[in-house]
This record gives sequence, structure tokens and C-alpha cells, in this order.
Amino acid sequence: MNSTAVTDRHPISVIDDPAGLAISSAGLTKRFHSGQVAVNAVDLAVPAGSVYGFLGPNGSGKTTTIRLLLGLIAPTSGRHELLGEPMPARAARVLPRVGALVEGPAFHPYLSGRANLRRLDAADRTVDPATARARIGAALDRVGLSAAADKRYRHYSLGMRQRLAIAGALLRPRDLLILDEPTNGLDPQGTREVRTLLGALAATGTTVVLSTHLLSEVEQICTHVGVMHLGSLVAQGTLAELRARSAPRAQVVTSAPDRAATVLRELGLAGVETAPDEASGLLGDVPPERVVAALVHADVPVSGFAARRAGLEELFVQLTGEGFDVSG
Ligand SMILES: Nc1ncnc2c1ncn2[C@@H]1O[C@H](COP(=O)(O)OP(=O)(O)OP(=O)(O)O)[C@@H](O)[C@H]1O
Repeated sequence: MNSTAVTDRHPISVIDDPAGLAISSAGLTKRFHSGQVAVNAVDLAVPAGSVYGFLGPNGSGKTTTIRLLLGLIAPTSGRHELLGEPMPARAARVLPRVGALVEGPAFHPYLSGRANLRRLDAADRTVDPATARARIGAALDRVGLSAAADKRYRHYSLGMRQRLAIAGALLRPRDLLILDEPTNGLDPQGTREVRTLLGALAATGTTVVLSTHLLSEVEQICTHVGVMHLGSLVAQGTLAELRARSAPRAQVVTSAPDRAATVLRELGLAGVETAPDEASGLLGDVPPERVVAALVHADVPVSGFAARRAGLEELFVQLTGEGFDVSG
């Protein structure tokens, strides 16, 4: 096997530029006392300025990874940096630049959105109380809640509640925002509101990382994606890079995969891979019939041939062995 075929569970990392990363990790691992390895040697590379979708089925280790990144739990092994600073050594310096939504803040139902933010702001001893009013006003404005700021929280829609939680994370300027399932439990309208907000935040240059189990969410707002499966990061890259992986691929079923691979390479196919009884490569502009003719001409025993394109959804299913909820 000489490949990193997506059907294998080999990690695929297509981000190899170490510079300009908002988050990087190497071998980040968490084994719980139960013995369960929830996060297994994860090498994250989140480019600064990206909207990075951290995608994976429930239980794949997304929340645990986020908790590790924020220093809420200690890794069993591995290391990571946030905004170029090693964690946890520089936590005090870097965390003020990082907004997070992991377990949503507990808001008081009978207080207004503004009053709730006032309470949250007052709990932060590192900010100047004299400027609280302006800070809270700006945060409400950024999430589009200025008009509803003085309504009681209990009268807020689900989308408004989540936007208030995000406002809580934005009480001070942030370079990086890490959100665990920010649209979970929202109705379609609330989901739209939060997505629009995240897009607007990203447009101002904030790096946004959001975990999700929704493929559609990634397709709609993310520039980059990392795919988790059983605690491992099984793919990472731009959406375009992952889409390219699902470009049309010629698949040859043969008892001579190495010879078939040679023919595919000679024809100019990229990404040629072999497996027992199979060789495959990206077709690009090469017509499938030319591939078949060349194989026959080279006396490669061909017992099956297909030219097929895997969609993003199929790619993720291949990577994780699980179906994704494609709604939302
Ligand atoms: N404190 C803990 N002790 C033991 N096991 C844990 C702990 N926290 C999480 N796990 C386990 O680790 C695995 C990964 O959980 P995690 O919550 O990180 O996944 P997830 O991808 O965020 O899923 P979900 O979307 O359901 O939250 C799960 O099997 C979970 O049961």
C-alpha cells in the first residue's frame, strides 16, 4: 500500500504551511481515567483568518479536543499553540484574545440581555469596569441584539439566546473564537442568524473554529475543515482541497495493481493509488475509454473498471464510516 487513500483511515493533512496558524497541535492526546482515548494524536492546523469546521459524528472527540485547546483539561500527551503562543505556558497572555463557547454561559431568565452581559462582564477582573457600558453595547451591536438588549432573556428566541452567548464571548476583542456546536438545538431561523453572524465575524478577520456534526454547516460557512473519527483527525484542509479529493477517479480492479498504476501514471493521472486487487487515479481530463484502452494495450488483466466521483458527503462517510446528518 503506497497511498493515503481516503478509504483508508490514514490521516490526511493537506495543510503543511506552519506559518500563520491560529491553532496548531502536535500529537494532542487525551486518555480519560476510564482508559478511553477520546483524542488520539491530533495534529491540528487552523490557518489564521479561516472559518474552520471541526466536523465529526457525535462522540468522535470534538468537545474534548476543544477543551484541551482551551486548557480546560490537561492532555495526556502532545502539545499545542494558540495564536502562536505555547499552551498552557502562555495561557494568561493568550486566552484574553480567545473567545470560547463550550458550555454556554448560564444566563438569568428574568434579566435582560444587556443585564446578563453586565453580570458576565463584571465577573472578568481583567477588564476596566469604567468602560463596561461601551463594551457591552459594542458586543450587543456585533451580534445584532441592540434593539432587543433590554428584553428579558426568557423572551429571547433560541437564535437570540445563542447570539447573546456569542456576545458574551465578544465582550473584549478576540482574534480567535472557538465555538462548540454553536447551532445545536436551534431552529432553522436561529441557525441562519448564527451562521450569518459567524460569517460577519470572519469577515472582520477573526479566526472562527466551530465544531459541528452537520456537513451542510461546513459547506455553507467554512473555508477549512478537519474531520474527526474515533478520536483521530482523519482529514484536514480547505474545502476545495477536500472537494478535489472527490474529483472523478478511475478505479481498476486487477490482479496486477502495480502494473495498472504504472499505466495510469503514464497517462498522466494524478493521485495514483494502489490497494490489493485495485489501482486508481484521478482522471482529470483523460477520457475513461483511453484508460481502458491503455490498460488492455499494456496487457494488464482488468476484471473491473469504473470512473466515479465521490461527493463531499460520501468522502466523509468513507472517512468516518458513518453517515452524516446532512440537514440543517
Ligand atoms: N470526562 C470524561 N470521562 C470519560 N470519557 C469521556 C469524558 N468526556 C468525554 N468522554 C468520552 O470521550 C469520547 C469523545 O467525547 P466528545 O464529547 O469529545 O465527543 P464529541 O465529538 O464532542 O461528541 P458530541 O458531539 O456528542 O459532544 C466519547 O466517547 C465520550 O464518552
